[in-house]
Amino acid sequence: MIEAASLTKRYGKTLAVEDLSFSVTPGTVTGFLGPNGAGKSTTMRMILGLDNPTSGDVRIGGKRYGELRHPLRTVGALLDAKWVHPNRSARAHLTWMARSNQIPARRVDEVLEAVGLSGVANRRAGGFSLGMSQRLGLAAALLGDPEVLLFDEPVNGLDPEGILWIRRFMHRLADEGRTVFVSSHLLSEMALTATELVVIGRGKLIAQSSTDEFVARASGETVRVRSAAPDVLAKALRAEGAELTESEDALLVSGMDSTRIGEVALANSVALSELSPERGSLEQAFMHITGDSVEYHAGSGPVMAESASDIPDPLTTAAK
Ligand SMILES: Nc1ncnc2c1ncn2[C@@H]1O[C@H](COP(=O)(O)OP(=O)(O)OP(=O)(O)O)[C@@H](O)[C@H]1O
Repeated sequence: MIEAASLTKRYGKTLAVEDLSFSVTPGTVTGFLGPNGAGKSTTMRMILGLDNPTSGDVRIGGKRYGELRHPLRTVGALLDAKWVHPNRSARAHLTWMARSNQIPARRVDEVLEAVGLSGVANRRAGGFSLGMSQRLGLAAALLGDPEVLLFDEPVNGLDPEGILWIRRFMHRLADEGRTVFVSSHLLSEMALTATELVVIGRGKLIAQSSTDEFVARASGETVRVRSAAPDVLAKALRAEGAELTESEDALLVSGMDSTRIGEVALANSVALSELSPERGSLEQAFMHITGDSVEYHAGSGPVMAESASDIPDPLTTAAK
């Protein structure tokens, strides 16, 4: 559990984070969403005690970071995957971290296995690709088997396979009951990764809600309907107050949910061949809610379909 209360950070004239309150609960992936410069990294640094708030505070399991007896066993973080000493092997890096944090050495092999790096454990980390470096960073975050995990822009620069792997990894960690807090400016990616969202713009809270609610509130829901008698159905739906747009072979209905549309169709003896709610994108939601209060430009990252099922999931061997 992470709880921020009126968290504020000022750098000279810049108010990077302003009166920010939110909570992040265990067992879900919570996305920390906002455009570049919104204050995400600053907030993450304050959670981890790397920066002091100007006012307000943030607690992990009820304690400030500085009060934690075994910080790495409580919270693991991936802020910058490239901070590893380039000449150290992945195993040497993790062994050094484990030793300096009183973590048993056997844990090193467990986390290497969990992130799928066992086969390259003795290679120089300096020669790792970005995807491998990210996995090593995740292994380091998991070393203390922490309940709380923080990831700052973990998919930046990754290829589609790497993005999918990270997404699955996070879901798995949340399914294990951990608190997973992940920042991103890639809204389409967050829509697939996070079930809860904390959305900020210019250092201030814009929304805290489920991803579904956030999108529904901002964009409303459209339902795609196909039938053999579209004219009859369209007339009946309009009579019941729905708004309709026609698209090729289907009707796009807004202002009425799919249950009600089904009832109207039945009452008019129209058989339906499709009745599918279409959710607005997170990009639309964000733009709609923030208006021009933030300078936001949608990220160019691809939205991955869950199609690369042939990618191995090393988490099946994850400890805990
Ligand atoms: N050490 C610092 N000194 C001065 N200003 C800073 C410092 N760190 C961050 N800022 C400013 O605070 C604001 C928030 O920055 P922050 O890096 O937290 O945003 P962000 O949401 O993480 O963005 P990005 O995704 O680009 O990293 C920005 O205006 C930034 O320039």
